[in-house]
Amino acid sequence: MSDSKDLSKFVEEFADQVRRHVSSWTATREDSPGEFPVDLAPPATARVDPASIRSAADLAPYIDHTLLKPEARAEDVAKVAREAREHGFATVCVNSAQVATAAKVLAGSKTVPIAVVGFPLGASLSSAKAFEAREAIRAGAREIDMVLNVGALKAREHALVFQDIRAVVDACRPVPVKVILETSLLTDEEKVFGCLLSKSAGAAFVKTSTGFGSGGATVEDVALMRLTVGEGVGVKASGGIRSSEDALKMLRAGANRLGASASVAIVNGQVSTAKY
Ligand SMILES: O=C[C@H](O)COP(=O)(O)O
Repeated sequence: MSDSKDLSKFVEEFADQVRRHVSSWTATREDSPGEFPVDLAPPATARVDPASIRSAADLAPYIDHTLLKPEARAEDVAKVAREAREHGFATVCVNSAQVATAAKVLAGSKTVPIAVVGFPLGASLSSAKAFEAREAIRAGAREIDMVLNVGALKAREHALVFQDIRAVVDACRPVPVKVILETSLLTDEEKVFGCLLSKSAGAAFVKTSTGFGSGGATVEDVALMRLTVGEGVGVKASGGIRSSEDALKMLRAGANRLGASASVAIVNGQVSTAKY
């Protein structure tokens, strides 16, 4: 589905279908502010002008510096948080149990801690994802990256996918939620549905990958996701971004946030040799 006219038609048709799926649900919900007294500016969602990136270091404000390895120790998280402060990354992205450690190091800095939820499979209960998100926010997370219910998306159980995302969005409000699609497991049609459902459910961003799946971010997927969500929702490219060249390609394709564990190499103009 590379032709953008075909895609626009596809999006139009399926947007209607998605709206029908979700209208009964949204009718019963209120977009009330959440219980967390967080003073947050809404994150930028529109695409980045690649001409504004004049050096590798200019990429830093668009990068979520990420450490999600199961073997990461508190001292590893603290190190990543110190690196993020030093380089001026947008955020530090860690597992929910490690947010407090990151938050401590980041106190008083512009870089904020963020947490993944339902990670990496997306297959846990919506209530568990919502609880995890709420607790992560209590521990200091200022954005939440959730994995959607991939199996339900592939089974075209769109109401279920919507409700799963909405449960987390409601639990987090006003903290922004990014929805990880795990694009390497999806057809183009499923990617478009994932984006439309995320947007309808109030997600601030759609995000390509966990970094733990069978593939990471691709230029084609990022372009498809940006075309689908428009400018009012952000697009985060993540998984396998290892150099400033990779990063720039993603921004050119329409990403406005990048998730990477190789962030320091990226902003230093080096290429990380870490395998995907
Ligand atoms: O959410 C972000 C990804 O986990 C980062 O993946 P990466 O280690 O391939 O950069």
